[in-house]
Amino acid sequence: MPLGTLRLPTTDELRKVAGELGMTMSDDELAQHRACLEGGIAAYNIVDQMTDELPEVKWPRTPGRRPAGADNPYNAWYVKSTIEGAPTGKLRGKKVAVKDNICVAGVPMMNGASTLEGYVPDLDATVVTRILDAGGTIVGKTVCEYFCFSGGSHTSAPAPVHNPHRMGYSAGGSSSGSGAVVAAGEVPMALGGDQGGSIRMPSSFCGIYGMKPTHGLVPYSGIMPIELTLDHTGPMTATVEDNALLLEVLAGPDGLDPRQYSTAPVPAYRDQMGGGIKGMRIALVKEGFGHPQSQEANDVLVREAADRLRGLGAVVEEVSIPLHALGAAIWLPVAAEGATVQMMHGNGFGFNWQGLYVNSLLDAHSAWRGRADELSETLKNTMLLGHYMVTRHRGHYYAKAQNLVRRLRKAYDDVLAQYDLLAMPTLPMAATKLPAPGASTTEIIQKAFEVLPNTAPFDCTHHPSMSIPCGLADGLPVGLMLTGKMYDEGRIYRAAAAFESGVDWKSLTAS
Ligand SMILES: NC(=O)c1ccccc1
Repeated sequence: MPLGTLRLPTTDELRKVAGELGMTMSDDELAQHRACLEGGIAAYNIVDQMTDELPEVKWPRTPGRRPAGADNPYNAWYVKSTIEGAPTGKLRGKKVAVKDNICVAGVPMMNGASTLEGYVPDLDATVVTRILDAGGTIVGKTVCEYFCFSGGSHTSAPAPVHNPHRMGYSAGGSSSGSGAVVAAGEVPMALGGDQGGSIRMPSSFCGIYGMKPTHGLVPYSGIMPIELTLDHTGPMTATVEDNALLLEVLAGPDGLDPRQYSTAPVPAYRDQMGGGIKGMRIALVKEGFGHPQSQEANDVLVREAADRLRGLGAVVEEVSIPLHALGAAIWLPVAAEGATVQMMHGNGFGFNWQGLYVNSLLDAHSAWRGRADELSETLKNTMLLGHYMVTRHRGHYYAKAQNLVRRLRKAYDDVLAQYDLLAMPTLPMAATKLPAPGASTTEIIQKAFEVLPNTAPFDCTHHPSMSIPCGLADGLPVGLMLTGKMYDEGRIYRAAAAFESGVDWKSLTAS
């Protein structure tokens, strides 16, 4: 038998485990079961003694430093650290910021959460390796919301992130720091993550380009998950061209991620960008406008953006998709129960799939169990709902919502059979004030969730969806969201590039 640190549980320990499983056992039964576990524990010790099977860290780096004061005016950086990639490649000369839910080996990561503080990853996410292999320079980790669970920028443990367009206002979330550092002109490109809108929401509030790619197009390996069927990562950039360029580098299977079910070659998105949009058919989705929380100026600017697309030669028609109005409701059971079971009770990685499990992260993340009072109000509220529904209703509503996703997907696909793209506002509003210190639990939760009715449905249905800045409402950016057919990012870029080059979006104003 190999040496190992795992020992056979004591009879008392086993009796407790049996009790937790609702099994009553006599002493004799228990003793026999205990003896029969000797082989099993030996197998566990074999596994325990083997070195883990992890991707190699290819490029040298140092841990970096926490910037302060004038070096971090928006609280957007968690760590600044310079990691040089290959001497040549598509990203040579490009500085890239990485959201702090993405593992960069040797550089501290806390994913916005006090309970994870002190963690240092031992591997690079696939997207990090791809950026470095392509010659990019990673310049740091950006602050994100507490375990990425908010659409605002007020729940991160380090500090709330400010909007570079106006101090004291939300940068959007959960990829808030990525939005802010790109908008401030500190980097041309950044990585974000999106389970309910967390790439597109900060892109909209900050006035930058943010693409949530088709689910699985970009490998999520080495990134802290929330829920397998909602997890996305993708590019947030100052220009459409850089967005397409970064996606070219990021996309494609890595053999480590069960979210990736297409092995199709990755197109050269930049080659699909040109050519304009004459004759392109765009459906303006009626239900994306006029939410109870919608601001008039926000919706006006997006309708004017649709007129501009028409002016550029597209056929833009208003279309009703009644199910879109229910999309966020269908998203909620998947997000609440899925996040509670996978991200929290499942130690981030859950079970029942093959691929890369980041054990160091799994171990460090377990600290939340003894410290649940430190979790953000938004995550607490989500877990109260998720745990209640899983334990009192058998996960029935998670299951039903996953079935209803197919109906929702078909509703969009039916329109996408007649049109090239869907268009609507990314968010119901421009950036709002950050909650004041000591704000009520109610306000904190409301600000985190009021933003997502248009973005979250496409995290469920997996369509590619991008926020494009289309004007300033009272001086704050507003985003137009374009959504395409599965793996049709190229067409979104073509429309975005036409819109971008047609006019300086900052000259389009409303109040
Ligand atoms: N990570 C997300 O996209 C998210 C956004 C808003 C609320 C919860 C999660």
